[in-house]
Amino acid sequence: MKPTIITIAGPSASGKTLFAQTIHDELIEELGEGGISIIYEDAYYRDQSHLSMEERVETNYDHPDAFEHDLLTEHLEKLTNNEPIQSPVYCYKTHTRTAETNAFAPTKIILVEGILLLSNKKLREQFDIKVYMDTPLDICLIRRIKRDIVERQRSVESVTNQYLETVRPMYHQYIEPSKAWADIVVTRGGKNRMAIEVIKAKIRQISQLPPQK
Ligand SMILES: Nc1ncnc2c1ncn2[C@@H]1O[C@H](COP(=O)(O)OP(=O)(O)O)[C@@H](O)[C@H]1O
Ligand SMILES: O=c1ccn([C@@H]2O[C@H](COP(=O)(O)O)[C@@H](O)[C@H]2O)c(=O)[nH]1
Repeated sequence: MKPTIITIAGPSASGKTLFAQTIHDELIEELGEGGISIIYEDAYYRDQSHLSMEERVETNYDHPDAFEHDLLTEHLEKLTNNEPIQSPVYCYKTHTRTAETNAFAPTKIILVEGILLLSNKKLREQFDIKVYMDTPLDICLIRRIKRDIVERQRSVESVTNQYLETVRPMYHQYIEPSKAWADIVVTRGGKNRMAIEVIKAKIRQISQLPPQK
């Protein structure tokens, strides 16, 4: 059976990871091994090992050119043909790829999450279901400050400077317009229980599992 690819796109800190992880964790037992997995667009940030740290800090990480979308397209094509891939591993602290790769086997359901997935035509054509997380940008900023300080070793100043310089302008230029391609728009963030249940019910139907009572 050909895998079903579900994309979860939307602004940084809108709740994409939490949403995808919750769906994955709540279905993994029912779907079993080979049932469901997650691919992160962030893993496909370009390798910057040839640049100095000062140069890496200057990169616009919210522009489509920051990603190797062609490699992600190629990998999704392979997975669709039930072939395994070696996914890159990205480090937010060093702003580049690590030496390792992750072996990734095709699963029946593949969730792909990231900020610019709906802005790329070739990627869009590979998605069977397109979800957009429409969390207000001020809420995203508050959540990003809290998350990046704890999880990505950032300061309030670095997060807010980056927000003004690239995150907000690129949101208006690329991310918000890409919402028009979505099949389902989710409000409020990664804890929207009804939205989680709707996607889970669709996945159960695709996977031919009995609907939950
Ligand atoms: N509905 C919500 N209520 C409270 N916190 C949330 C909600 N959705 C997401 N978060 C939190 O906001 C932060 C950013 O969410 P995350 O899933 O990492 O966003 P993204 O993957 O879109 O960048 C995380 O700390 C997450 O736990
Ligand atoms: O080296 C990096 C790479 C990315 N970023 C920021 O990450 C977000 C995308 O990740 P989310 O998990 O969706 O928040 C993007 O807005 C980049 O600005 C970074 O700061 N440094």
